This record gives sequence, C-alpha cells and structure tokens, in this order.
Amino acid sequence: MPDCENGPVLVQRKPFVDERGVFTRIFCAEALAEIGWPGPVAQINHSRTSRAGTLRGMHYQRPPHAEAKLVVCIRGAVHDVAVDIRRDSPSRHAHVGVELSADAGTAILIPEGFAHGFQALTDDVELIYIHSVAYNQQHETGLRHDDPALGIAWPLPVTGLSARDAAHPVIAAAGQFS
Ligand SMILES: Cc1cn([C@H]2C[C@H](O)[C@@H](COP(=O)(O)OP(=O)(O)O[C@H]3O[C@H](C)C(=O)[C@H](O)[C@H]3O)O2)c(=O)[nH]c1=O
Repeated sequence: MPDCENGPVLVQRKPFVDERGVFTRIFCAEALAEIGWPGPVAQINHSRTSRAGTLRGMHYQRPPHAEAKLVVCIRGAVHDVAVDIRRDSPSRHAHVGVELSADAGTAILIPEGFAHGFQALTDDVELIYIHSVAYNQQHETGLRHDDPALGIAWPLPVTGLSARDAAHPVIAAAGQFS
C-alpha cells in the first residue's frame, strides 16, 4: 500500500507477549508522522458492532474539517475500505480494501481526502478511531457503500446499515463533491 501522502497505509502493531498476557502500542505520533500522520490527536472514538455483515460508512468530513484517521481493530475482524475523493487525484473514486483484525494487530491510517467505511466480518467487532480533527456534524457527509461509480465489493451480504448511510447520494446524482 502506498505511503500516506499518496493514500492509506496499513499499520501493523507489534504485540509484546509474556506470561501475564499482551501489551500493544495503539498510537505513536512520532512513528506515524513518518507515514503522514498530520498533527495532534483531536478525538478518539470507539465503536462496537454486534453482527457480522453490518456496514458503517462511507464517511468523510468536508474541508475545512477534513480529517486523517487511524482505524484500529481491537476485537473481531472487518473489511475496511477507503475511497479517494481528492479533487486533483489521478485515482479519484478509486478505493483500497483491507482486512483489519484484532488477532492480526492491524490498523489503517487514512489521510485527509478519503471516505471511510467498513463491514464487520465477525460478530462483536470493536474499532478505535483516532482523528486528527474533531467531529463536525455540519461538515460530515458520506458516499453510498453500493455506489456503482465506486464498485466496492463487500465480502458479505450487507445485513445492517443506518438510515443515514442508506441515504447518502450516489456520485452520478450528486455531481462534484469535495
Ligand atoms: C463521530 C461522532 C459521531 N457522533 C454522533 C453522530 C451520530 O448521531 C452518532 C453515531 O455516529 P455515526 O453514525 O457517524 O457512527 P458510525 O456510522 O459508526 O461512524 C463511524 O464509522 C465510520 C466508518 C467512520 O469512518 C466514522 O469516522 C465513525 O464515526 O454519534 C458524535 O456525537 N460525535 C462524534 O465524534
């Protein structure tokens, strides 16, 4: 996966295991700055998703509240997708999809200019989101997970979706979007 200024970066946690259990670093500003983390942590969120097949996304915040986020899977497994929505990008509307799981210790750094979503591959999924910009409801928007212009192949039938996520516009109808 390319370096952060060009797109999302998969981050591998290194567990320290001993007879007591496991210690894992979740976030290191110095290490992540080397792959494009832009600055101070503005907000940390946590979501729990009960059933496999549930889909959350595709979310992003419009400028000037565009955000980078580190998405960390701490329970279960997800198919995680980031869509390039940068106006000047040669890969605009392209996406990357990766599996994140607690067992594999994987996370993904998603830079500004990308919409984010995931599908739970197991029941009882928990994610931690570390954001470079605080939530701003007026500037938060999204894309349809099933937009033909994006062509995202989700591994499971979508069995759970919020009304808000089901109501995002498709790109053809929405025209240009930031
Ligand atoms: C992020 C956030 C949300 N909210 C409120 C807004 C909604 O009423 C409720 C649930 O938010 P939302 O439906 O956006 O939650 P998800 O659909 O799980 O969105 C999350 O998963 C997708 C994949 C992401 O990429 C988002 O960054 C992340 O927020 O919490 C707040 O009050 N403060 C906050 O900081």
